[in-house]
Amino acid sequence: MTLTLPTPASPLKIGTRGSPLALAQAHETRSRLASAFDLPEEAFEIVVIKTTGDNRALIAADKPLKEIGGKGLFTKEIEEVMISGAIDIAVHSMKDMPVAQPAGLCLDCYLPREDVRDAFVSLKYKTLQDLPEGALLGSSSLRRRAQLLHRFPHLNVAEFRGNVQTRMQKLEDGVADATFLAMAGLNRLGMADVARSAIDPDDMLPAVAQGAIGIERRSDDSRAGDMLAAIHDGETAQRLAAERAFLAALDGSCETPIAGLAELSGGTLRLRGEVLRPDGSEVIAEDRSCAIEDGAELGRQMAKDMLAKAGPDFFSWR
Ligand SMILES: NCc1[nH]cc(CCC(=O)O)c1CC(=O)O
Repeated sequence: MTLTLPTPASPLKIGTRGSPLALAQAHETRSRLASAFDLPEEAFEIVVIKTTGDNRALIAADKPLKEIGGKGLFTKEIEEVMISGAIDIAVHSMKDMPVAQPAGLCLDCYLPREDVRDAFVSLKYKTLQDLPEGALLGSSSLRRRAQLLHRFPHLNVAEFRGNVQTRMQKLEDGVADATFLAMAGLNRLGMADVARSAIDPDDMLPAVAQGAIGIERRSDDSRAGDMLAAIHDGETAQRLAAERAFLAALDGSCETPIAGLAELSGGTLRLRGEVLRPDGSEVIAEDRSCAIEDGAELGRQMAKDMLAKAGPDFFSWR
């Protein structure tokens, strides 16, 4: 079998959103592909796709994301462009990806995972533990809000979105005393210094798939499949198999505060998961381990047991 490699005259088209983080992720994908096949960067074209999700998020900057479309908002249109053939692969933050892909597309390539932790960002305080009673936290993430309210019922939380610069400006303007971002995004943007500290997963369990980049393609595109296989990271895939099976079995959407993290050590996979009420009044948490290859089954079973433990009333906010 021979692989027809892309050339500068007929480049492989990499689709991405236009945000600084999305662009950084697309560039990382391009340089990994170029070095894996010893090709010039020009053999890969980065195609920026402006989604209505981006427009709506910009217009309704102070609204929770779920009100303007929720998970899948940013990925659906990119997927349509890929099905049409105008791009060959699409680079995604796995945290924002729905658990199932549309017919005709597949997701079987993950880049090595970045730091999974959340970043504590503040001009006034160094760590989460330093926050005084009554501090005002800015976050639009249902998960982070619920986790914070659960741990610190005396804190106040306000909606808070925008890019890193916007958020830093809001902190300077005193809109909030602290905010939270993913360490992975800051690291990939070369802005790690924005984080005053990284929050241990014991104190704030990250979102499912946080820090992971996935690359989607058309299922019947074997050239893209062969190319992506060369940059695929198996350990990230094993961790995400467990986390995403857990999320899928919880029927997780961005309207349900859910956290989940799988870690590998030796031949063992440890999966921690959390489901919260949005107001932080209740949390159900589990911490289990299994053989690595059984991670997806563990995720499904753990979700089932947590749903049973929660009972129907727990989810009545939906
Ligand atoms: N929901 C937005 C989003 N999707 C992925 C990241 C960061 C990078 C990652 O987790 O891979 C972010 C921003 C954030 O939470 O700070």
